[in-house]
Amino acid sequence: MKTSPLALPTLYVGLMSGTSLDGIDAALVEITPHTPPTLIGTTAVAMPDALHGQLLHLCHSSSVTFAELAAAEDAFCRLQARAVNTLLAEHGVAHHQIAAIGSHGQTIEHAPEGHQGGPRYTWQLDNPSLLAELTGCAVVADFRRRDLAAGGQAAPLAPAFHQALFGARAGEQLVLNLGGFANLTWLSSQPGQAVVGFDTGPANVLLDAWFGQHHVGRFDQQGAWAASGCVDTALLERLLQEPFFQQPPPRSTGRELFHLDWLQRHLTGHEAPCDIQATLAELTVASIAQGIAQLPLGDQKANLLVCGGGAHNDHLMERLAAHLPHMALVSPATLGWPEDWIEAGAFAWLAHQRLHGLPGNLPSVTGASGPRVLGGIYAA
Ligand SMILES: Nc1ncnc2c1ncn2[C@@H]1O[C@H](COP(=O)(O)OP(=O)(O)OP(=O)(O)O)[C@@H](O)[C@H]1O
Ligand SMILES: CC(=O)N[C@H]1[C@@H]2OC[C@@H](O2)[C@@H](O)[C@@H]1O[C@H](C)C(=O)O
Repeated sequence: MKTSPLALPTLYVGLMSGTSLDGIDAALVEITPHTPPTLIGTTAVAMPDALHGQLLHLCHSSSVTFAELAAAEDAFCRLQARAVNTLLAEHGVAHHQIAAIGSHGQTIEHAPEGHQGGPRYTWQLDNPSLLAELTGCAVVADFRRRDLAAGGQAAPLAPAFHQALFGARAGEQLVLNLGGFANLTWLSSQPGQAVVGFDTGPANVLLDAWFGQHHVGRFDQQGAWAASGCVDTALLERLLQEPFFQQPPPRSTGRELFHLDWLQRHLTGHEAPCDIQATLAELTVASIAQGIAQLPLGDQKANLLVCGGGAHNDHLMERLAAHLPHMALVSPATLGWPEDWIEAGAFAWLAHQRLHGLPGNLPSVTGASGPRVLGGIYAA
């Protein structure tokens, strides 16, 4: 392992638990000056059913007690520590070889425009102090709120990492994350052109929720159930009327807007459940295609690097290809970063940025009034 000029170790751990609540992804990443970050190893820890239920309750309930918050945060933090300790043991890396863990935490609520006239906020459940105790590593956490304080959306943050990973490649690059929500990054090949990035809308969050209403299991394997249904075009049109889909960037969203009740409000009661699943898949790809159509692409045949769990959903990928006939859907694994690890990698990179006093946000993406060093450091 190399040593940086600041004599910090060059290894970082990124921890991401996304809006799908499917588990904790931990990525061991080497970051040295002048080369894109390298993925060294990975571990995923599935979200136990009990914690999944606790977190869903926090996300969607209007009456939550401090004791419930503390219990979920404690269980979440211990799961994160398990992910880190497993990752390091599997790769024979000692805790002192880690410069820092970058911990995203668990988004519980995201209201960058405020809620009913109240203050703007974004809320990630996290306990970096306990994580530092349980792992023996320094932790960098609370990445979003400085961007929010500077007037930004606090999301998406990954476009800056996409730039660090893929920005030096020839030609323009388009990156799509198909997580609970979907977000796009456009890296122009024109010098001086700022990075464009924004959330396009819901992806797996509604597919998982509707699937869970009708089946046992957390998600629709390969999108088989959606593929068995027919798109209800009238329902799709009603769903696409949601003002978020017409909003220009900067924009970000979350479970506060797109949830089962939102879906139910648009149903007539006569739709077949599998047709609703097919329509939700179509909503995901139609809103992504709409987002791509807004980009000033120089090359209409650009590759689209698709990451996130939705890349494993064959039906979603087929529908995406059908909406984007001129684009090639490419796995970022071909560039050394398999689709499931880019978001965890982003938080390793953001921890590196924090330790080196470098900005983590892109004002052109989040709308913040300037570049900011993101996150707070919790010493080992
Ligand atoms: N084999 C598969 N078939 C269908 N869907 C899949 C498959 N594997 C993963 N998924 C989907 O991917 C989701 C997890 O994706 P991912 O981990 O990228 O989301 P996330 O990181 O939680 O979300 P976000 O990026 O919004 O924070 C699962 O909830 C599921 O819907
Ligand atoms: C508030 C929040 O947690 N947002 C997530 C979510 O999941 C995808 C999309 O919505 C993106 O905006 C963001 O996550 C990634 C890591 C980001 O900030 O780029």
